[in-house]
This record gives sequence, structure tokens and C-alpha cells, in this order.
Amino acid sequence: MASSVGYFPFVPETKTDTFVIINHKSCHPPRFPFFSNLPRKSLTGSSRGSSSVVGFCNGLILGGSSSRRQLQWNKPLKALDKDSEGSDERLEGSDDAIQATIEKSKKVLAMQRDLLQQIAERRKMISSIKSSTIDSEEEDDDASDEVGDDKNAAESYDDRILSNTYSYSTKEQKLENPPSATSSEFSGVKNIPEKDLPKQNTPPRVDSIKQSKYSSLEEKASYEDNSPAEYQNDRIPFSTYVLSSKEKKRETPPSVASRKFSESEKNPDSDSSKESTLPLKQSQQSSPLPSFLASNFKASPVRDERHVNLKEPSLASSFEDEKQVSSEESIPQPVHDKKDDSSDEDAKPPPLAGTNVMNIIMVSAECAPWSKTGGLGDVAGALPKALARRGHRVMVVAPRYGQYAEAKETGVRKRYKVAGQDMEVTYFQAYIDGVDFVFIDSPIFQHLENNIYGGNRLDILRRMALFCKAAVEVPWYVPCGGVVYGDGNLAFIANDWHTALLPVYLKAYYRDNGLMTYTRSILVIHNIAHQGRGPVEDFLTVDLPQHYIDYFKLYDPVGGEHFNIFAAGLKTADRVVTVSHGYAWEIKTIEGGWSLHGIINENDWKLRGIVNGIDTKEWNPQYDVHLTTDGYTNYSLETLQTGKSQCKAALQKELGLPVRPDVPLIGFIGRLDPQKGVDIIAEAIPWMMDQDVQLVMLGTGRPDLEEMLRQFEGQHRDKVRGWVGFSVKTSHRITAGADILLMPSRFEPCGLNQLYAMKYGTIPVVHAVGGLRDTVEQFNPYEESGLGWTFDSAESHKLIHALGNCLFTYRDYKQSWEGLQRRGMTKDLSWDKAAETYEEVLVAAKYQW
Ligand SMILES: Nc1ncnc2c1ncn2[C@@H]1O[C@H](COP(=O)(O)OP(=O)(O)O[C@H]2O[C@H](CO)[C@@H](O)[C@H](O)[C@H]2O)[C@@H](O)[C@H]1O
Repeated sequence: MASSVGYFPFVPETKTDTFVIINHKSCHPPRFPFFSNLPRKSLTGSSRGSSSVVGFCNGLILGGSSSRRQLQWNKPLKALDKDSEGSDERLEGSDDAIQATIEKSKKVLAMQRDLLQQIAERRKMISSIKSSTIDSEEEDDDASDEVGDDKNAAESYDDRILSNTYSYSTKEQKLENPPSATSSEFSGVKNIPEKDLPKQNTPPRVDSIKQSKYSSLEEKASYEDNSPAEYQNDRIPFSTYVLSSKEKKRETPPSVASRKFSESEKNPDSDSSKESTLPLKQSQQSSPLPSFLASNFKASPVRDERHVNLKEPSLASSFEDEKQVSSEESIPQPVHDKKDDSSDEDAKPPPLAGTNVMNIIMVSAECAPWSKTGGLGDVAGALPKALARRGHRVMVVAPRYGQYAEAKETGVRKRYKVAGQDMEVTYFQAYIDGVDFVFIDSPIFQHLENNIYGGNRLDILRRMALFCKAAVEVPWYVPCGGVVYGDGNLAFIANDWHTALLPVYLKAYYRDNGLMTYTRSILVIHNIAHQGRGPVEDFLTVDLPQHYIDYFKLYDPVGGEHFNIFAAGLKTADRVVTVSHGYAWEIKTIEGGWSLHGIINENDWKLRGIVNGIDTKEWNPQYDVHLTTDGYTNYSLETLQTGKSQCKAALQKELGLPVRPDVPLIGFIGRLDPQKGVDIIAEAIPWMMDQDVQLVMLGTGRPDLEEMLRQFEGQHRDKVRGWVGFSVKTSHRITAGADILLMPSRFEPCGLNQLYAMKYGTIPVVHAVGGLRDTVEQFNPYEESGLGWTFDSAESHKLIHALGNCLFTYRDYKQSWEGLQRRGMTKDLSWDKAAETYEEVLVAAKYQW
């Protein structure tokens, strides 16, 4: 039993007579008659022999079995002994009377205990509300522990689903059936049949901001009561239930119970209180629940197991609670019975996000592990999970390029018009690690698994237009766990130019027309060099009102006047994030902004740099699934030396290089693009080949650079391997087996490979630019600090200088080398910190007008 002082939940572990209640003012024995009548044995026995002593003093409940607490309470217990001494004689010879007294005492004690329990509960609640700030800090610390507690994530998802069921039932959502504004030409928005208009228009939807004004649930309820019933479903959205995490904690899952309990308290004769004692099915038929709840318990068209599991227990428990109330009306009852106590003890902590909990939809053209050409895929696969761990309800929307075994068809179909062509989409869905993954299926996405950005400019543009049109309506149409997200308390996170049309569509089709008024969009810049450029006529492909052309038009000396999707996204998004602080600065410069620096500077107020994290489940030498065969092995900090050496030998063997533990093995992994500085490595090759090193390069991209890799290998077969292709397994193996990772990128918004390298005890040598400068601290041999080597300009002689120092340390300063490895491996590189900062941005967007 945990030792605690203060709001200790009063849960008796031992018999009643082992509990001693002490006058709360003086810490002296209480004046209750039953104490003076009790045999001394039963009093002293509890204090000396029992392991559990609980007292109540100066408003504090004390409980537990620690010797420290027993010492604390010796004094009052002795006083009790003394007080009861004179009663011994009186009690002897009157067994029946004693028995009766004991029974009576027990009853009163039980009552007292229950009262204390109520007090303790309330104290607990008040004090937890007061200390919510402190709590969240502590929770944040917890969150910085190793990520990947799937169970918790799943549990917190359960909470969120439960909360969300208060906002929408599938049936009601269907009624709401918002118009598919994008399914027609823009002008079609104006012609939406009235029946199809979302009810949020009249009267205005209660948005999260309005809800946040409620100081209590009661206030919220009174607001709802004054509104037409048909709108009330919308009026109790998810966000209401996360007004206060503490309130939420109290409300879910027992919220149904407590809500009904309070109704019956107000009006014990009310119909609802009577109905509540009916068996489950009957009561469902007669709908004792508010309509929005009742319909949730009916079979919904899409209802998976987790949905079923979520609902029924809470409904059942609500009825049990009700029965308790009606059958024990005459006796003052505690709010919770013993069963509740235990469930209270097991109660999940409030979400880390606290009152900031939101519905978040990440929209990305690629998402690992299903689709990935680079870092964007990794981010889309990992950041949402970290946001979900904080308690948000999170979805990722990506195109369905191939057959994804995990994702099941939802049965939802929609039609959208893109550049005059009618296109049908269907939605597939999977729920993994606390995140809903929704894949949009259409013939134009199919068979592109290995060529996501393939085809000509207009092909890609049409795909992205369809994707964004469909994605923006996913929260209305695609039920996840049986319940759609809805558009209240919702933020989209769009990524790079491919989905930069989403903020534009959100504004043009919906917000400009009074729809999705409270939905926000954040645009993340992973790489500003790719912008979705084309001739101004491309504007016709994106189906927007004519005046929107100004958002897209951009002039620069290279392209002249042109159509620029990133430009429009940056202007229309509510907030803009980029993936490091360094890059946030760079994109405001002429050199780093790639013609968008003007727009970025104008919108500087909404820009924030947030350094990427890594998926420490996917990228962890201890659990890496790619290190379990072919002579590789998993390793950790403890087994670093042996484990990493074994991986190095396995890599050398796999690549057909001489298996030599002493030779430094240098790796490069990346898109073969001028951005990554492959040509800088090329210039340094002659010097490198004069050293006793091995070099392995993995990449795919520009054909001339691919050819260069092949040439390196052809010219230096004993030292170099150039692996042209995209292989996730090989990238993991190089990260584990190499000693050094080269990243001479000309620019690097964040960079993930250097983070993966550090996690695997592989030392990065990087050009100090963008996110590389933010994440790789230069090694300082005097202080034995730092994580790798950096060079300050993207030139081969600078690379040679840094790499030379690195090789020198590798060969001659083994201890310093190991220090570098250990610092990298123990650095917190997880997404948790970044997710917290994303949350700040999302909340800022939510309250922004
Ligand atoms: N041939 C290959 N085979 C297997 N795997 C390969 C591979 N080539 C690359 N990869 C993998 O792709 C990812 C590349 O991520 P990066 O962040 O380094 O670059 P990228 O430029 O694509 O991302 C952009 O977005 C990310 C995310 O924000 C930013 O970090 C980055 O700076 C920005 O340029 C890594 O997971 C890497 O292992």
C-alpha cells in the first residue's frame, strides 16, 4: 500500500477496527462515544499489530503502513488507550451489550469512513485542479522517458473516444452531413441544398473557444439547455470534455453515471432515475440517456472492437451506480462505493496535453512505413504518435498508393471534381499506436508505391488537388472507432507543397462560406526548395474562385511570374512551422528562402521552428528488427562495444568489403540531390581513398549522381560501395554498422540521419547548416563534450578537415570516441519534446482569429 499524506483515498485494507479517527483539530482522540466503549484491545491492536493505520488530522487524511507514519501517530494512539482505560470494567460481564455496541460502532465507523472518503475525494479533486500546472510539468518529465508505451497511448485514446462520443453519434453526424463543397466547382458551394448544410450555421456552432469560456460543466449544461435540442449534439463536442483534464478524469468513464446521479439527486422521482434501474436493453429501448448518448449505444454502421469495449462497460457501470442510489436512499451515501474506489485508484492520469487536448489531422503525401521517399514519411509516421501520447485524438491522412494490409475499407465513398474530371475516392482506415491512419484510395494514386511523385507536373498536381479536397472532408465522413472527428476543436497539419492546397481549400471552400469556422490549419515546411511551381495557367487545375489567383502568383527572376502552391499555402495557413530553428532563420534570407523569403518574412509572426524528433521504437539499436539476421545483432549502451563491432563486421561482410574491425567505416544515406552535398563527397574522394577507410553510400535520385556512386565503387572496389536504390533495411544496417556518418548537405531543414546515427553510436560529421547545426554539437576534446564534427561551409576542404579530425580521434583517442558515442546514444532525441511544442502552435492557432 502506498504511503501518502494528504488526499489519500481512504481505502480500508484491513478490518474496520483497525482504523482510528482522531479529532481533526487537536490530533487528540475523538469524543465519539463508540470509542470510549470499545475494548482497549481493539484499539491498541490496530496501532501496534496492524499494518494499516489511517487517521484524520488537521484536515489531512493519513494512510498507509509505513513505519514513519506509525511513529507519527503513536502519540494520539496512546492517548486513545488512556482514554479507554476506565471503560474496561464497565464492559466486562455484559457481552451482549458489548457486542451491540461494537456492531453499532462499526456502523457509525463505516459511515464516518464514507464521509471521510467523500471529503478525501473532494480534496483530491480540488487539490489536483489547483496543482494542474505542477502536474503537467511532472507529466512532461514522465513523457521524456522512453517513448512507445503503446498501452498507455491506447488507453488514452480510449478516453478520447469516449469523450468524443458525447459530441457526435454516427447517426447524427449523418444528419449533419456537411456539403461536399469540393465535389463541385467552387460556384457549387453556393448552390448547396439547404438540407445538406451543416447545422452549425444556424445557430452558430459552439466552438471550442466558446466552450472554453464555461467555467464549469454546469455552465455548459445551462448553455446547452437553452439551445434547440437538435443542435445540442454539436454543442457537446469533444473539446467540452477536455475543458479541464481533471473534469475529464472525473467524467470518463463514469461520466454517464455521475451525470445521471446528479439528475436523480436533483429530482429523485424523475423518469430518468426510474428508467435507469431497468435492465440494459430495456433502458436502451426507452432511451433514458440523452439522445446523443443513446444513439451512440445503438449499433453504428462502423463499429470496431475498441468502440464496443469502450462503451459497454461505462454504460453498465452507470446503471449499477444508479441502483445503488435508489436502494439506499435513506442512508447518506458516499458518491462512490468501494468498487468505484478501486476504479478511482486505477483511474488514468489526465492527458499530458491537459486542457489543450484537440483533434489533430496530419495530412501528408507520404507516411512511413507505408510510403516513404525521405524524411517527410518518417515525420508523418512518428509525430502523430507522439501527439497521441499527449492525449490528443490524432489521425494521419495519406494517399493509398498500394495494398496496405493493416488498413480496412470503411465503406465510405465520395466524389470530387478535379480540373473538370469527376473522381471517386474511398477511404481505408487502421488504428495503430493510438493513431487513426486513413488512406485515401483512388485510381490515380494506385501503383505508385515506388514512384510517389512520378508522372508529369499536371499529373502530380491533379493527384495533390484530389488528395487535399478529400482530406479536408475526412473529419466529416470517415468514422474512426465508429465516430467521426467532426470539425470542432480540430486542426490540420499539412506538410510541404504537396498538401499546401489544404489550407487554401479550407479557407476558400469552407471558412469563407461560414463552414468549418473553428478548424485551423498549420503548414509545415520540410523543404522549401520544392514548391509546386508551374505556369500561371495551372491555377485552372486547382478549382478555386478567380480572386484566389493572387495567393498563388509569384514573381522571381528565375521563374518570372508563375503559379506557386507553397506561396498560397503559406499565406492561408493559420500557422507555419519549419523543422528546426536554424532553418526557420534561413528561409527568411534570400539564399535560404528560394524566392519565398518575402512571403515568409511577411508572415514571420506565424512561423515557428521545431526540431524534429525520431521514432525511438523504429530507430533503436536495441529493438531494430533489421539487426536480427545476417550476423547483425541488437545492442544497447551496455553492449555497445561488442554489439556495434558485430554489426560492423556483418555490414562489411554483406557489402563484400574486407572484414576489418580497425578500419573506420564511413556511411552516407540520402536522396541523391545537390541538397545533400554528394558532389562535395565526390571532390573529397581522392583524399579519402588515401586514408585507410571504407566508404558505403546508399541513395537514389538524380541519375547523374546515381551514376557517380557506381563509378566510385568501380574505381575503388576494395574501399567503396555505392548502393543505388531505396532500402530501409540497408539504411538501418549502415546506421548500425558504420562508425561515422557523413552529411555535407548544402542546406538541411532538419535532417534525420544524423539523429538516427547518434542513437546508434555512429558519429556524425556534418555541414553546420539548418537542423544539422541545431542538433550536432561540435566535439570539444578539452571538455569532452559534443556529439560529432561540424564544418562551417559546404566545401570539400572543410569536409576533409572535419573528417580528418574525426578519423584522428577514432584511431588515437578511443576513450573520447566512446564518450561521443555514449553522449549521442543517451541524448533525448524522441518526438515527445517536439510534440509538446507542436501542441503550443496548435493551441495558438485554435485561439487565433
Ligand atoms: N536510399 C535510401 N534508402 C533508404 N532510406 C533512405 C534512402 N535515402 C534516404 N533514406 C531515408 O530517408 C530519410 C531521409 O530523411 P532526411 O531528413 O535526412 O531527408 P529529406 O531531405 O528526405 O527530408 C526533408 O524533411 C525532413 C523531415 O522534416 C527533414 O529532416 C530534412 O531536412 C528535409 O530535407 C531517412 O529516414 C533516411 O534513412
